[in-house]
Amino acid sequence: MQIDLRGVSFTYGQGTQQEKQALKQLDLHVPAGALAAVIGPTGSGKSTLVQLIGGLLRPEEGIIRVGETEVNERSSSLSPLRRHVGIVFQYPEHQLFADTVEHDIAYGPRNRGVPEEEVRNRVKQAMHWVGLPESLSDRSPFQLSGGQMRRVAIAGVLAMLPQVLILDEPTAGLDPAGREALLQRIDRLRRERRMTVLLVSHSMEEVARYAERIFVLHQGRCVLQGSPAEVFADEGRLKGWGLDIPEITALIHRLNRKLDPPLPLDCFTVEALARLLANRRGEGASHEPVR
Ligand SMILES: Nc1ncnc2c1ncn2[C@@H]1O[C@H](COP(=O)(O)OP(=O)(O)OP(=O)(O)O)[C@@H](O)[C@H]1O
Repeated sequence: MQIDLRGVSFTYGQGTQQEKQALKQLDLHVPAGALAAVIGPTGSGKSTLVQLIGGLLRPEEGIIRVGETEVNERSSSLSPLRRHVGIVFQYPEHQLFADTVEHDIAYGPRNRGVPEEEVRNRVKQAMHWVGLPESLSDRSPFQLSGGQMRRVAIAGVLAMLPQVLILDEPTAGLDPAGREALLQRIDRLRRERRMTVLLVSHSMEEVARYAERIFVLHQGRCVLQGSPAEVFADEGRLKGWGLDIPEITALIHRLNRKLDPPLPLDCFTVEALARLLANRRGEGASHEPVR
């Protein structure tokens, strides 16, 4: 399902002394089945955007479309959006509550009246998707490791079979191997289920590697968007908004001061960069030593 926002604004505490406009006339389009990322400094409006798309906040103006479902400031209910959109909030394991892993994952579908046999199938399926062995079904989620607890929480969202998945800092607090494993699984699942994924992250490495399109928010506006290579080419403006670029992109920018023709920027792993340089040497395009 596609996500489409046209001219969306949102203000907290409207008409009060604490009034704060968090989003201003935001346009954003994510095609069905794509993985897009939202980046931006603290307070730029990322969480507000997540809650608007997930049907937890009502837009003050503009239109939010998820698939064929459309809401605007006059919509009587936001729940149609909630049916399609699953949100994994930061540190989702803090919201675990049930006595067993199985009960926790089953809670959402059961609550929605999904027949019992289907609930059990969905729990199994969701555990498989996040890489949790079935043997953990009857364990208390609170006896698991931090990484496993997070997987239980994510499985609970996936068991609702969302067509759109929003991940708000999904890897915060995980070690590098855990971060990589989680994002790889989500990406694989997205391709299998043709799920649309919106990733909110402070890690430029993550968004560069996984997102097809990046939206940069600053003070409630989308100030830049494009492929990772396009967005991270604009190092100067990103720095001005207090945002970094991936380390590998910074290295390529430095190399490019010495290389002609320059290396392309759509290279986000050390392995890919090593391949690029090796090919370059093979082609004999540049033999300049890099110091
Ligand atoms: N409940 C609220 N009441 C009043 N103002 C709020 C509320 N929530 C957020 N804001 C304000 O709205 C603006 C956008 O906040 P938001 O949380 O969407 O930003 P963010 O990009 O997610 O920030 P962070 O990276 O710190 O999570 C900020 O100025 C923030 O102070």
